[in-house]
Amino acid sequence: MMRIGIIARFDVPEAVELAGKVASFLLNRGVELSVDLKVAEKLPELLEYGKDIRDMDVDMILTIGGDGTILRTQSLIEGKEIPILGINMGTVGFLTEVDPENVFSALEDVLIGNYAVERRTLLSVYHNGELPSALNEVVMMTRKPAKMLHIEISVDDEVVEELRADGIIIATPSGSTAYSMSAGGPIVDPRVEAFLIVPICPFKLSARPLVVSNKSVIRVKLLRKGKKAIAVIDGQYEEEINHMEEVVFKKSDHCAHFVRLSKDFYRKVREKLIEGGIDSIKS
Ligand SMILES: NC(=O)c1ccc[n+]([C@@H]2O[C@H](COP(=O)([O-])OP(=O)(O)OC[C@H]3O[C@@H](n4cnc5c(N)ncnc54)[C@H](O)[C@@H]3O)[C@@H](O)[C@H]2O)c1
Ligand SMILES: Nc1ncnc2c1ncn2[C@@H]1O[C@H](COP(=O)(O)OP(=O)(O)OP(=O)(O)O)[C@@H](O)[C@H]1O
Repeated sequence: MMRIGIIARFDVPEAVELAGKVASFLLNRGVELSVDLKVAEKLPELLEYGKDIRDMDVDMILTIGGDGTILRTQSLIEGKEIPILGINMGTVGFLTEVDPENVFSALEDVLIGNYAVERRTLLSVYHNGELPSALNEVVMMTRKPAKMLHIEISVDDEVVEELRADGIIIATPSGSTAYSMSAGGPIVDPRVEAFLIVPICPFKLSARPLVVSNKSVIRVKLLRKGKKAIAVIDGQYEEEINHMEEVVFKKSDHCAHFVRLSKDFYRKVREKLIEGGIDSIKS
């Protein structure tokens, strides 16, 4: 019997409503169900299936929300390597796979095993011990807006650059279509074994985005003249970085896993970033 978890934007009524419909569909198909406690609390008929996301022991997780819901879910299941099927109830949903109107035909495919699982590289982050891994990126920036960081960037213990900037982004190929892209970084095919180092508004004409091997160890150090900074992981977790402290980045031993039914990467880039853009973003 297939075991499936359901996680949704519990603060969005439409997402909670769809979670209820998906849950009853799956129960009728004999699926062993777990439902995020925060969602189950909104749907009394599902209370008996309520479970903390961290305790879910399932073969697949359905997320009902946007990219942030996926990013938050991935950070909570880190290391378990549970495939995620993203159902888009967000504004962009670049990481999602299914639109709400196609959810039940997609679940029919899932229940007969008609899907693939795509592995995505995660970025491990170390600062006074290991922090949550990143699926998209880690952004280091000043805690105070409109101030500059003074940082030193090293790759495999070789100093690459010293610069002053609003911040620095260390991104995975998955995150190359997110903040990194907005900061001028390249879009990187998720199959490329690379990481991106992208400065945010560098105060240095020659500073450019860098593509490095994902087998490298990247170090970013706050120099003595720097300000207090924060490191933000996938927009979900933040940590304060103090003067002369260093944040170390390298490829994680774990991967994120995504259920893929049909959409390919370049079709998403066209639909959501080129043809789509702000006009197509749902209000
Ligand atoms: N200027 C920017 O482009 C900017 C600024 C801050 C954060 N972000 C991104 O937001 C992410 C957090 O997402 P959220 O939904 O919690 O924050 P959010 O609600 O602020 O949305 C950020 C936007 O980035 C999009 N996004 C997230 N991951 C993406 C990806 N891998 N490819 C393409 N688009 C993606 C989301 O769909 C959303 O529209 C961060 O990981 C960062 O990449 C982007
Ligand atoms: N299940 C959840 N519980 C609490 N907070 C959540 C949950 N899912 C998402 N969030 C928060 O809401 C924010 C936005 O969520 P999400 O990205 O899913 O919606 P969106 O921004 O409308 O969609 P998109 O990211 O596709 O544009 C996320 O950054 C995350 O911090």
